[in-house]
Amino acid sequence: MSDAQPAPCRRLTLPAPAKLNRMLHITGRRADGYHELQTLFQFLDHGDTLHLTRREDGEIRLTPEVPGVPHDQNLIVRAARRLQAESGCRVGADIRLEKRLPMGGGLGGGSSDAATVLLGLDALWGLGLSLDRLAELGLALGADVPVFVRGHAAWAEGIGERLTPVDLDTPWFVVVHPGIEVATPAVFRAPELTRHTPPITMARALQGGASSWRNDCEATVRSLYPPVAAALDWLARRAPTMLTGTGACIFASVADEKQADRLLAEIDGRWQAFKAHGLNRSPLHDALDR
Ligand SMILES: C[C@](O)(CO)[C@H](O)COP(=O)(O)OP(=O)(O)OC[C@H]1O[C@@H](n2ccc(N)nc2=O)[C@H](O)[C@@H]1O
Ligand SMILES: Nc1ncnc2c1ncn2[C@@H]1O[C@H](COP(=O)(O)OP(=O)(O)OP(=O)(O)O)[C@@H](O)[C@H]1O
Repeated sequence: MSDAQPAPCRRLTLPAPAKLNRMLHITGRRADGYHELQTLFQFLDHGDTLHLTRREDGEIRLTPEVPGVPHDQNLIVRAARRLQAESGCRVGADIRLEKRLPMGGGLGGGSSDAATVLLGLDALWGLGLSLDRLAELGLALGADVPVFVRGHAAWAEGIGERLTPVDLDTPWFVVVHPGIEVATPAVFRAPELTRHTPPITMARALQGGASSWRNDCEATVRSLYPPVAAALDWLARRAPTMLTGTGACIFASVADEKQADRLLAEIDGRWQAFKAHGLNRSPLHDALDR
């Protein structure tokens, strides 16, 4: 540890923000079946919260359990154990999760939780690993983890791991959950999925701006999941609307917070929905001053 390293602390409460895919193109398929993407990631000021407390006995304990995800398979526990293995650290942690993000929602909840654990435990255990090293560890847990580790809105290529930081417009959004869980593998398996959009440059994607952005998964998700199609149609009549990731969540960009409130009032419980502000810097990095 260098002299500049802050003293390890005992307890940390940290955000795990959601992400949106402001656009998403599928440009090919690798030999291992994974799809090559071009996407713009941006964070939201809405997400899960993690409470981390040091344990001197080396155990990793997550509460409460996430329904349908066995304790040891949770990305939170896997991230913590990977960090222990990588650093040789013998300290453990109690991790309490306040889950707000829907699972299978396209908001990257599990990936963001994992990134918060990597950065949070690095601080709690006083390890001082670089963001490069933590992003590399994160990539082994999921393709969306590195952008949450790096903490800046980004143009992403490959399966989402080749990242270039960008500053995007930061509107208010209304995010709607159409009430069903989308299985990401089912979307990527669909024969009719658009898989060969010609690659574009980052400069061209940014020049085109939000009005030119689309998500190549949308047509397939619409046909496999009619409730998503219904929510997209309803919301698009009121504001420019897109799918994030492979769904199920969709998001409308609105002019300001007042318009977000008006739209939420109109949704009036028809679906679960929330308003959030787009962020180019992750609130996790603000909290940790990284
Ligand atoms: C589409 C995005 O939401 C964009 O941000 C993410 O890349 C999806 O990431 P994710 O939900 O973490 O998905 P993973 O759990 O990594 O992948 C689930 C499955 O989807 C397929 N998959 C996923 C990502 C990708 N680039 N190509 C794929 O073909 C693979 O069959 C994989 O087994
Ligand atoms: N801490 C976690 N929170 C949520 N899901 C988790 C977690 N750990 C493991 N998982 C598993 O990961 C799957 C995907 O969850 P996640 O919330 O990241 O989906 P998503 O929002 O669709 O992500 P993406 O945008 O990356 O597709 C879940 O269905 C669950 O089985």
